[in-house]
Amino acid sequence: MVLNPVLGKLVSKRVVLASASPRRREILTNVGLRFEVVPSWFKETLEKSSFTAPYEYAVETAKQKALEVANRMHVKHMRTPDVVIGADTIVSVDEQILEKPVDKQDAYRMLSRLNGKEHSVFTGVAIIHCHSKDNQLEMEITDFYEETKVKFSELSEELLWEYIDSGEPMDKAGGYGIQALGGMLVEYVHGDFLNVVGFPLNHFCKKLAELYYPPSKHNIQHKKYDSIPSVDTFENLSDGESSNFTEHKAASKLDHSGMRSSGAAYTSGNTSAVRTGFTVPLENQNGVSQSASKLPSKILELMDGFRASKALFVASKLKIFDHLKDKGPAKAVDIANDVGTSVCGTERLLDACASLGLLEKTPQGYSNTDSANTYLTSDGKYSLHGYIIHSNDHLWPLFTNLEFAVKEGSRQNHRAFGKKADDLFKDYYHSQEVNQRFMAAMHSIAHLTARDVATAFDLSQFKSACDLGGCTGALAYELVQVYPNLKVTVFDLPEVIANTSYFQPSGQHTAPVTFVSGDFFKDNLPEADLYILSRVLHDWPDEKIHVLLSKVSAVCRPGCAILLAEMVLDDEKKNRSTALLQSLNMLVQTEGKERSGSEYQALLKQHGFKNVKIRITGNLLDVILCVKT
Ligand SMILES: Cc1cn([C@H]2C[C@H](O)[C@@H](COP(=O)(O)OP(=O)(O)OP(=O)(O)O)O2)c(=O)[nH]c1=O
Repeated sequence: MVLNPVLGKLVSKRVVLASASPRRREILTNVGLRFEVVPSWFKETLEKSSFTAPYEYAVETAKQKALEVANRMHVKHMRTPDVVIGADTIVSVDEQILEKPVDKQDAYRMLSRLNGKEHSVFTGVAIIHCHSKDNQLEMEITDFYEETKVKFSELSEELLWEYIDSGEPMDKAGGYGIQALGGMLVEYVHGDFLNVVGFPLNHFCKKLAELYYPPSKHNIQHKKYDSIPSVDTFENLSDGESSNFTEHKAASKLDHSGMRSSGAAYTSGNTSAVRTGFTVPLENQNGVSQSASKLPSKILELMDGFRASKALFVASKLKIFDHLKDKGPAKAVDIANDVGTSVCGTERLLDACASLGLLEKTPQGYSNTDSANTYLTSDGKYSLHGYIIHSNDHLWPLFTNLEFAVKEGSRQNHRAFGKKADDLFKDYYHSQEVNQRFMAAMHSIAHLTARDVATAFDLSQFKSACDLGGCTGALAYELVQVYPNLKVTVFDLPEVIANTSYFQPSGQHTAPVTFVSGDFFKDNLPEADLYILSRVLHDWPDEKIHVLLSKVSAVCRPGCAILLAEMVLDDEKKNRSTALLQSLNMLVQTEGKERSGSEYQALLKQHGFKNVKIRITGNLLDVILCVKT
């Protein structure tokens, strides 16, 4: 029996579940769906750093799993399936993607990261409708994702290991199974529980409803051009409505921009609204009905991007996240009074921040989300406050001149700040305030990336390191923690070294880090086994890099090494939008750029650094190591 008329649409079709997951099979069997299971052979090895958001990775993997099965079944002359369903579940914490653990240590690493915190579980789903025409396989792909927030209690080491020893974590994303023993670890779940178990059944049914029951003309005729026909429930749909998939399939192809836009799904907090993937009839000025394809959601999101950035910047500047850390939950009127802003403006800003997932809004008032507490308050270890203020005060004015930068091919400091600095960093050092702001920004990013940079390679063979342009010493302190036998010299301009004391960590690890002032283009470099250049080469054009690398090469003895930390672009420069946007960022303010792995290899090779190893860390900085032979 099929209770749901939407699933009833699949009864006469050959449906294939492209998944080996027993949980997915169970969820779909329980609602009466009849299907075959053909596990996908697609290896889950897509480059995570090439996706701007974790859910994009899950959706793409789900799609590739389903495509592999659809193609294989077609090629093998088995009867081509009508519908192939693929899914991929991932756990995301602190912008990192966790999949299934490879061993117990890996499970421990994952569970420790989730311990006491909220994380997101994303399941990406792809529904492929297949048609065989002249022995050619034609496919219509619909994809979407669902997000569920899960919070773990504070768990003891003993409990974690007991859970790992149960064997349950091994075949599950994030190393836990909420449906069994893992349920004991969980404090709360916001969103679809089945989504965590591996399949967002509710969203799947809504998506089928969109595909098989698109909005009737009557429903949409009165809507304005920019309205979004939505399917919020599927329960009241009946088989009596005349529609079927093939009549409407055209709309799930390309939108006007050429971006494939089928099945875009928006999930915010616990409520999800689904945008239809179908052609919406509209009336033009002459009252003649015409067709417009589905809203170009990606483009609309990009058009809004600057508003969202600015809302974050202003909330950070007003220190709203600091305020809520101490006093939340709080009402808009109280926050406005304390911060000294208008009530109506503050309320809108707070609502926008809540809708962006930066704040939580409850009847008690506004409070910080876990990630706002970690990253947006100004005093946390991983605070990005410094970089956000730098983005608002320095990068924003530069980016408003991007058009000139592109036309002229050069930086725009003179237009943004009314003066032309001969030297890139002179801009920062003309005032103590700007200098400290810049250092705080660099400190934020260095802190966030330091552990991944320090551990990308085993550096235990080196006894001394020199971090050229090491700024506040954030990476240096991380290195001496990871490698207790290492001594690190931070070498930077006198204006920087003069201000480093503010950023010193308290504790016993300060001794192996020393600060030396100098200009790495002009002065002698301190002696070391390992020379580090983190976010330095991207500031400069090739000619200047050659000056610097030849100096490093001259003092680098055989057996010594150079370590670069940069965003490494893929060789075709097409995949990693964070890095490609960073390259635009370098255009507006420097003479440098982001480079690909082979470009760095070529630069290093010219200075005797061969056998270059590159690690893509998944963090903001990747690492390149080369030992001099
Ligand atoms: C977080 C969580 C995940 N999981 C499971 C769901 C998925 O089966 C698995 C994530 O791995 P997936 O790669 O999504 O799926 P799979 O390898 O099991 O199957 P296939 O690749 O063939 O589709 O983790 C749970 O069962 N419970 C949980 O609480």
